[in-house]
Amino acid sequence: MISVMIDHHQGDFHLETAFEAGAGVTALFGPSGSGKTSIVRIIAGLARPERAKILFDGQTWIDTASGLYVPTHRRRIGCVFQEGRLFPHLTARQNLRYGRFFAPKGEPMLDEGEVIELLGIGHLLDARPATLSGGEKQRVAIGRALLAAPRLIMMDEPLSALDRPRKLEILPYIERIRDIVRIPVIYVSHAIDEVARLSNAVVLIDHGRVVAQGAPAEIFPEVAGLSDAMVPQSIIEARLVGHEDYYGLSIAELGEDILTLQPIDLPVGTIVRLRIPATDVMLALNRPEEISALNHLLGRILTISRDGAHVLVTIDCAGQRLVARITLLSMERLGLKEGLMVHALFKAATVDSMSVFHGQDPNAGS
Ligand SMILES: Nc1ncnc2c1ncn2[C@@H]1O[C@H](COP(=O)(O)OP(=O)(O)OP(=O)(O)O)[C@@H](O)[C@H]1O
Repeated sequence: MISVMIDHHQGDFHLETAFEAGAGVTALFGPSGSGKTSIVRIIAGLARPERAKILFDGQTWIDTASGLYVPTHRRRIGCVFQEGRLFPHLTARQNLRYGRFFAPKGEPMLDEGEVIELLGIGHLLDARPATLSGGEKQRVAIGRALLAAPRLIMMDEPLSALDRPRKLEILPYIERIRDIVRIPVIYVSHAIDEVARLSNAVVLIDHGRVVAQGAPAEIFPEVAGLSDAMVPQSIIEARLVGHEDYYGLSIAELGEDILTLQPIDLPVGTIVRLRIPATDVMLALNRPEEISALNHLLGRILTISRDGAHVLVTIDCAGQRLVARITLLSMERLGLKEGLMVHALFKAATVDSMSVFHGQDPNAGS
């Protein structure tokens, strides 16, 4: 568990944050310039704050009140940045071993072979960074960080320099670190798809302050207004119940309802996390017939809030929150109000991010 309290000025910018991060992946998420990198630099010991108290597993790393400051190398943090920062004159293997050089003696360490296997980089070991793709470089950089026996991994926009196919290639490896290596990760990003997929906790940062923190399903419906680019999203967890080979679809259940999804290459019974942009959800008062959208969920309106010229309608669907962003005009025409039952519709194709839920299946064993 890391506990962070920072009060620091840089130029006109005031960083005033407090949050805690436990096991798994905690995302620091927020618009550009909100202060995410500044927080990472202070935690890592790369910048010295005016006032701060940072504790990791009960050990004080910084306490400006008592003048305590643990130097960077003694914090044992594995950092991965946007550009992997590999040494260009060393091979991938030598870069990996450079990480090991920093591992303190007597500490339990990950086995080099296991890390190579975990990250799928066995065939790259003799290559130099110049001949590796962006995604391959990042996998080596992650391996180097892991081999230094870190107690905490911090990743600052590790995928933002990569195109979408490279991103999709590397995400499963970060999931493996989360699920297999189980070192806590602080993950900085302003990409909602990455954060929705990877994180089990989100700290939402805006103008240097923590504006919300919690599970992705609580935070992502609330991002309206932070930046024009951020569309509120629903994060829903559902259980895979089948694969339909002929139509190339997967089927999941959410309460009494069935969801039809693009194919998910995971076994039946797996809990999957689905991300649905609020702009892709339509609402109807009656169950529509003869409509192409395959997914119809019946739910009760919890809240309606103004979002510029639009409204955000939050619906309780089998105990999970689904948000729809519709025009004020549509809301008035339908006479939507809190407590009303509505049908929420969305296409299979809009559900474009999914991953294994890494907590306990709430229904397991019951
Ligand atoms: N060394 C510095 N001196 C003065 N101001 C700085 C310094 N470094 C960053 N800033 C300012 O602090 C604010 C926060 O920057 P920071 O890089 O932490 O944001 P961020 O959320 O990581 O942004 P991005 O997602 O674009 O990387 C910005 O307004 C930035 O201009």
